[in-house]
Amino acid sequence: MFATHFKSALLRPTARVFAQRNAAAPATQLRSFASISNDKAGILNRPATSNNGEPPSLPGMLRLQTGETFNATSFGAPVTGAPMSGEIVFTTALVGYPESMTDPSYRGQILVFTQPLVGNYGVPAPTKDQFGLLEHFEADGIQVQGIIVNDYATKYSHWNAIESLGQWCARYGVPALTGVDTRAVVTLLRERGSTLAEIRVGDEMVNAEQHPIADPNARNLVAEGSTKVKQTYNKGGDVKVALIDCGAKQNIIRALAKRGAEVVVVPWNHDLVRDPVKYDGVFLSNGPGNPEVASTTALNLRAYMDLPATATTPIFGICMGNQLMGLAAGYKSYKLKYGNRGHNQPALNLVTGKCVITSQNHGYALDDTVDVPGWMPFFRNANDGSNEGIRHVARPWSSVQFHPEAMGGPLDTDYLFDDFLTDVREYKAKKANLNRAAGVSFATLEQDEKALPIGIRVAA
Ligand SMILES: NC(=O)CC[C@H](N)C(=O)O
Repeated sequence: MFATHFKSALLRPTARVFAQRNAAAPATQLRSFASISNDKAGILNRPATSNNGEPPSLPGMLRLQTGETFNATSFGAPVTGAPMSGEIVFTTALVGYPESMTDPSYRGQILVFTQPLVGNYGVPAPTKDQFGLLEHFEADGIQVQGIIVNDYATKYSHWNAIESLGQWCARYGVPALTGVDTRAVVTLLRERGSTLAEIRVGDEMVNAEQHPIADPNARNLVAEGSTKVKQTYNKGGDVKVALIDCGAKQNIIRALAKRGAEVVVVPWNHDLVRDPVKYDGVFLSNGPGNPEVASTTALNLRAYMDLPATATTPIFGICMGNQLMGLAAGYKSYKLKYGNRGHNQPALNLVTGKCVITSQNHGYALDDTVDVPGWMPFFRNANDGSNEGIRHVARPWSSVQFHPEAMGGPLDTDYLFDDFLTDVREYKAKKANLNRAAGVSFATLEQDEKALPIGIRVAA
């Protein structure tokens, strides 16, 4: 089962109500009924199926830093003034381009889709849910530098599509190339490993001189993608979770908020130790680039974990969150040859021996071949053997390299959010009970919690 907007089209209750109420209404009225306050571009009333108003089809070229070039046709933003460069990566996901392209973890990257036909279901409207989170996108605006496809679908059709993939790319100034032999590109990347590349659009640019390509991973992409100020979602939730935003996907915030938690999103370099707010749990988000560049987050986390008063607060992390948890614990990170990106990556739970199918998007990993006292590997990738998570042996601290929130991808590991929040609620109740008993100090609480079994439970 995939958490794409295909699925939400079938299952979302609002979609069903919407369809019932408007059974006899023409298509354009349906979209205006769904009208959204933030329809600034007036895109809702465009026809649902169209190839009119597409950006111009211009000659384009993909150039890898290793020298190979691929002639193509541009169907996105006509960026004829300068090449658009980035680290070129590929995803094997079959669906979910609106979600992937807005995932902040893809910042600085040119994304190649191995699925040949892309664009056939268009792009949905930026509707928001009851928490004010985007329903079909993972952040405001497109986050990838550019996209490469083999066969762009010039006609699209979907009940909630409001524009084509090409039009959407053009609105955000993002170049897109079609007609590329993506199998050849992926073969090169798999043999040589990750490389830099650029997209060139227009005759002049295609023939322009070549320059070295700057590596986006040298920048602090986490700082670029993170919120600058605290933001609260689901205010008044029964437990308060600090979400350290390294470039968080909207669906991670929603996964916590819809389970009842108040989510306080804080910047990547937020000092939790000095924060006067006392949180019942801490969550480390996904994020772009090299985790070592965000070492401030890992150092802040280490200080928080070392503090007696907070040493038993449940902590959980996803993807970049796993890498930062690992750095805080004492593991080292390294760059994978070409990363794991797709919706069918098998991860073996090392506690239960069960294999789960996971959504992934990462280029770095933790080296768990060197033991770190007090910690153990949690999951392992059944394809390449790379680390897929770590956990503390006694405290409720763990993290996973894959994406339990999916969007898109399989929902096998959604239960990890339930487990985290069960820990958070137990911790909060225990803290309250102990604090009510006269003379019980935080030190006693810590002693007591050390005896607890490991916080994270496994699926039945
Ligand atoms: N999705 C993520 O959080 C990615 C983490 C990190 N940027 C990597 O590529 O490994």
